[in-house]
Amino acid sequence: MEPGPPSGSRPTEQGPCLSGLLGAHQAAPASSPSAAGAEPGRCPLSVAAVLPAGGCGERMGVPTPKQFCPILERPLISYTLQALERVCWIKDIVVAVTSENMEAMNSIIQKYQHKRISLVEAGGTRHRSIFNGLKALAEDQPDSKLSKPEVVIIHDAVRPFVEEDVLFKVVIAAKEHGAAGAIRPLVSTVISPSADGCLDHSLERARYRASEMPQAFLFDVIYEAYQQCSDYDLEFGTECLQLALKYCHTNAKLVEGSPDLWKVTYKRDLYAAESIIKERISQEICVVMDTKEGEEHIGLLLEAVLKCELNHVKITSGALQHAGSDLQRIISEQCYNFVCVNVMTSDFQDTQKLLSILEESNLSTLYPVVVVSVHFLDFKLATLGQKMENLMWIRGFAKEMKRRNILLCGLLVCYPQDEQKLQESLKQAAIIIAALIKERNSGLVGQLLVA
Ligand SMILES: Nc1ccn([C@@H]2O[C@H](COP(=O)(O)OP(=O)(O)OP(=O)(O)O)[C@@H](O)[C@H]2O)c(=O)n1
Ligand SMILES: O=C(CO)[C@H](O)[C@H](O)COP(=O)(O)O
Repeated sequence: MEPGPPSGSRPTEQGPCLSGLLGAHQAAPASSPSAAGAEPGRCPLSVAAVLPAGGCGERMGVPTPKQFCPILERPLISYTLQALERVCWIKDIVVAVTSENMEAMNSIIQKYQHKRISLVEAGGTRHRSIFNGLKALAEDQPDSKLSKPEVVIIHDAVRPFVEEDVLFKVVIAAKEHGAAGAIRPLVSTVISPSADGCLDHSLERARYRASEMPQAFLFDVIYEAYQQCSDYDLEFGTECLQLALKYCHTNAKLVEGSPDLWKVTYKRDLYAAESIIKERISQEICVVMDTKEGEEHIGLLLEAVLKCELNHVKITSGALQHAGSDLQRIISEQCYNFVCVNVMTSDFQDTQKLLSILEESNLSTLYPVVVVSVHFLDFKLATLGQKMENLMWIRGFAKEMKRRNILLCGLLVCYPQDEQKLQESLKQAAIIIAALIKERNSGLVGQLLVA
């Protein structure tokens, strides 16, 4: 009997006893960055990336290839490009797309201001697309503006949540071992069916890993492997690490990746990706208020209730009066949610001022920005006409803002004299604000909600 945990055991995050259970060449924790004498942000190698993006996404079951499917109205591939281009030590990103999608890809690059991207034509299979990307980086290419990197990262265009940390780890491991790839514990057990559709045998789950992306290679190793490999490999192969092993005798180092590295494959993966993105951009709210009212400012009370209701969210406040420093810093730190407090007033001056600052900042280029314009009113004193006036104004203005990817909603908060009732309406306001930010539902744009 083979060693290892019982076959029904759950794989753990870290992948237990990998080095003990697998062949010595197969797996061990990747070299720590410090051992390699480098750390993220200061990668001592010349590194480029190849992104295969020429598939048709058959398993997704929609006419649009999945890399172009919108998530919060932005194509999936743009998120992956953003994840790679924010890593400053990746000097070139070569994307393989089919000729019919070349124009669409160029528009995406332009619209979302992606940098360091070169396009090549995709092949009929993933391996052929990757090979085309590598050829563009090889030094024997005439008229190429690209130069051969020491290490090349290969990453699927449909894995948008890749972090600098894992990219760095595979690059450093590839420098040392010639090849490296991210792995994850298996979710299901792998079984082998017999020809008559019955179970032939099952593999011991804890001894195997799912091979994910990113992977990295010494450029010369992977280019050599692709040049040598057979048509059968190019047509049916699914594993670049295997090509490096088969044709260059390079045993890849395996690096534990994060759960978010999975490949968007089915429709449900698009929903999962959208939820992850929404969650990530909802982690900070900025409450914008003027500074006129001093310590009793109702905006500060709302901020306190929001902090209490949303205890995992970072809540900051910015003063509109000094729209220079505070607010600019919050925007530059990429806060995508703003609550603008208009005290006892039915006009939108402060909100308008905030919106023009946001428009100028281009913050909404990559993600929709939520702005909730809050108006405190004593409902006994305010007339219906006054409220309707607000409603009409915000609808028209929100439509305009929507074109700039800014989702504007209005929120009327009852401001009674009674302290307890005030707390109740503040709490209700916080619940509505949280829902607007979490859901980012463009169908609610321009609505005036009441707390
Ligand atoms: N001829 C191909 C096929 C696939 N890919 C890319 O390889 C990555 C991973 O492949 P996969 O998930 O299989 O994508 P599709 O082939 O598009 O999906 P499906 O297998 O469901 O058709 C994707 O970014 C895909 O666009 C590619 O560049 N060229
Ligand atoms: O799984 C992989 C790693 O080895 C690759 O990411 C690849 O996506 C698999 O190929 P495909 O799903 O296109 O057949």
